[in-house]
Parts: sequence; C-alpha cells; structure tokens
Amino acid sequence: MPPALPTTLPTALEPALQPGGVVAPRLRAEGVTLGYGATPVVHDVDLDVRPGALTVLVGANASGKSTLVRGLARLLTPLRGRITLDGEDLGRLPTRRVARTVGVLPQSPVAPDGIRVGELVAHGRYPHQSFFRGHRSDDDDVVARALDATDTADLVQRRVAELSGGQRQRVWIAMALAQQPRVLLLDEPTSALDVAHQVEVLDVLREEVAGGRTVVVVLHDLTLAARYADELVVLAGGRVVAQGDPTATLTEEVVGTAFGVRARVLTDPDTGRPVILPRSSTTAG
Ligand SMILES: Nc1ncnc2c1ncn2[C@@H]1O[C@H](COP(=O)(O)OP(=O)(O)OP(=O)(O)O)[C@@H](O)[C@H]1O
Repeated sequence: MPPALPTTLPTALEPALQPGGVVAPRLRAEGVTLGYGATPVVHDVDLDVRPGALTVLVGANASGKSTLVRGLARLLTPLRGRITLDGEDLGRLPTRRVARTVGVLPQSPVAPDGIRVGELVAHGRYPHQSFFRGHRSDDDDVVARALDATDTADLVQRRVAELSGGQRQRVWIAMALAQQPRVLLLDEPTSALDVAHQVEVLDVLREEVAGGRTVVVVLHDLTLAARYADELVVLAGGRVVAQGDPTATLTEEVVGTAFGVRARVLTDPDTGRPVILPRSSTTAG
C-alpha cells in the first residue's frame, strides 16, 4: 500500500443551488469499504461529492475507481461504512428515487441484442416515465439534445452492435445524458474516444455542471483531468491518497506515489492548470 499523502481540504462544500433555486443533492461516502465477496478492494473512503461540481477520479489500474463508482451508484453495498444521499442511507432509498437522482454509466455497458441507437438513448428517459406519466414530446427533445451533444444524431437508425468503439461510447454517454440525473457518474467515458471527441464530451460535462448537475467522472488522462476538474480525487491501492483542487493535488509526488511513474508537472500557460509529463516508469532518479 502506498504511503498516505496529505489531502488538501475539499473546497466549498456548501449546497450548490441549481437553476430554479433547487439545492443540488449531496452524495457522501463515510468510512466506506467496498469489495467483492468478503474481500475489500476500496478501504475506508471518506468522500463528500461536491454538489454542482465536476469531480474527477484518477488512479492506476486496479486502484479501485470503478469499485468506488459502483458503490456511489448503489450497485455495490458497502462492507463497512455508509453512502448517503442527502443524509439518507443510499441502500434504504426507494429504487425509483435513486434511479431518478443518480445516473451511472459503467465502464463496459452491454446493450440489448439488436437495439438501435435511438432506442437505446430513449431508454435514458425510463426512470422519468410511469403508468401515469408515459412518453411525452419533451422526452423526444431531451433525447435529441443528448444525441446532438455527443455528435451521434446521424447514428440513430444504426444498430449499436455495428458501431465503432468510439461511436458506441458516445451513444452510451448520450443515454446517460438523456436520463438527466441530478448526479451523473461516468466510468471512463472517454477511453475509446479520439482527442477531439474527448474534449467535446468533457465540454458537455462542464455544461451539465454549469446547469447545476453534479458530475463524477473517471479519467486516465491526467492533464485533461486537471484541466476539467473542480475537484480531483486520487486513488491508490483502494485508498484516497489526495483530494482537492487539481493544481494543489496533482503534484509530482502524488503522481509518483499513485502511478509509480516519474513525471514533470508543468503549468498550462492558458489555464494555469497542471500539465503532466510522464518521464519514466520508475519514481527513482
Ligand atoms: N467483479 C469483481 N470481482 C472480484 N474482484 C473484482 C471485481 N471487479 C474488480 N475487482 C478487483 O477489484 C480491484 C479494483 O478494481 P477496479 O475495477 O475498481 O479498479 P479500477 O481503478 O477501476 O481499474 P482500471 O483503471 O483498470 O479500470 C482489482 O483488484 C480488481 O481485480
């Protein structure tokens, strides 16, 4: 297990006001241990997801990022500690309330056989529909906006299974956006995307945040993570080893500890954010 590094204090944890004066939901992990069977892989995590902000989770392979996302999405029950939504135990809340409030895009989602892009993205609207509130025309508007935002409008008639990896990933992001959850969790949504589409998707997520949504995203590109995050959380060995403002958090020491790589951290002259240049696969020398 890597040595614990000092964590910077999370900034501004006051409730964020969404448009219309609605308070953004508060998702918290309190002393949470998560694992598979009885084997813990995420240990004793305290995380106050900043409402109305973009939180980026980074960390080496197998550091526990996906496991933490699964916990926050209620797809895994904590072995210890608890995850709360607005102070209530996430595990005890009605499924429909969780589905409307917290949306998750897993790392490798599986589409039903033969489904077309338009149908898949429209699935995002299901948590909002019920026996009394069926499909409405504003559902179509939301779906159309999600398709536009992800540059997938021209794919609506295509079968999901026939798309390229990057096209498919953008279609899944469209579905997650169409869901309009107040808290959106995305596990490596840009892993298959070319650089232009990576930036486009991250710009869309920033727009979601500007509109009052709370977004948590797992990324591997540290420079993009630093550029887009309001709050950066670094995991190593299943523990949070650094957390806070990206500039204060993503130091050469933290990168060395979390990734076992020697890196130079420069400053982007345009944004003042860190730019991470990996130098060698050893932290020595
Ligand atoms: N379904 C599972 N059953 C058992 N162990 C699992 C399962 N999923 C993940 N693990 C283990 O939990 C640990 C953390 O995995 P996790 O997927 O959370 O890491 P990650 O940081 O998201 O990695 P990556 O960057 O490679 O996606 C790993 O050791 C992994 O082997």
